[in-house]
Amino acid sequence: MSRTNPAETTETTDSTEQTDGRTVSTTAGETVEETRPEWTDYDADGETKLAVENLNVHYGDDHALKDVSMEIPEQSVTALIGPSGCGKSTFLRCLNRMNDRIRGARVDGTVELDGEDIYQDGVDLVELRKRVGMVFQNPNPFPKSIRENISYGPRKHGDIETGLLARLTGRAEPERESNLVERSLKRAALWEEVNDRLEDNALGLSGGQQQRLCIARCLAVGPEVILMDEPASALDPIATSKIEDLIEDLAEDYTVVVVTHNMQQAARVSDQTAVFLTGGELVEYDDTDKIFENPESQRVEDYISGKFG
Ligand SMILES: Nc1ncnc2c1ncn2[C@@H]1O[C@H](COP(=O)(O)OP(=O)(O)OP(=O)(O)O)[C@@H](O)[C@H]1O
Repeated sequence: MSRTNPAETTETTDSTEQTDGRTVSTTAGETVEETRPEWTDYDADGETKLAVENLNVHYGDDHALKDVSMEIPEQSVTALIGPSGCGKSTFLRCLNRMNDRIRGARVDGTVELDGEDIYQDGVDLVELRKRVGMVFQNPNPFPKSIRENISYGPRKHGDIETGLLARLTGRAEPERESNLVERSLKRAALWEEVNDRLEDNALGLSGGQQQRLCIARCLAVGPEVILMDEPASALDPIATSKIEDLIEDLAEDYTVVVVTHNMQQAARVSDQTAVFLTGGELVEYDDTDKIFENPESQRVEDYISGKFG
């Protein structure tokens, strides 16, 4: 996998900028060298699942993400770390166009999923979000039974028929539904804990169980990529450890991208780590071991050693 990052030229209106990799002088309207830090030119092992090129996000006048380019390899865990407000969640939401839902948000640049730009006209957002699922910080199961939490998505997408109409018309597929529920809960390491109470309300589960249920719900629609925004930050250490084990396990089959504030967690679970710093800039992207043991950027070293952030 490779991304060519020559000294492309862009128009800019900023004054002098200092980045980690390159110092560039820019004058309003002048054509100048691209300011992308060289330490983001990371060539991961494996096939590229998501390729992000020159991604910029504005919320009104606020420039939340600045010219971010990176490639995310398939079947691996990519961690996004950085101080509060640096744009991690914004970046994550760009990967399945969740920012489209935010009024005033403007996204420029390209995001390719298996080589297809997800921002081009005519992309089916429902289909995209099936392929690129999302798990949020606070577990948010539906106030329904454990079983229904899993079957709701596939039923809505027409992948299985289980509703009242299907039952009345004899089209119901109870066996397929049961298999899907069991398979999804097993894959999310929850089956053993809930298989004798599938009709119970999901809100009666512990926080950690609810989060694994949300992961099972995401898996039930057959995603290829799973985006996780601080999936364990609301959980106790034991529940957190189960989620971390699950993340590592899921990477055998899925491409996982996880935002975390917890640097130890990023170091434990991820294969590669992207460090964003204040101002919405991707400062360094590399193998997780390299980022934590020997980062190239002084700013990343300072952040990781707790000097700021
Ligand atoms: N819906 C929104 N409307 C307006 N501005 C937003 C919105 N979401 C994020 N922002 C702004 O964009 C910038 C980046 O926010 P974002 O939530 O992506 O950062 P973050 O690194 O994920 O932060 P945290 O770690 O605190 O969750 C911030 O200045 C934030 O205020």
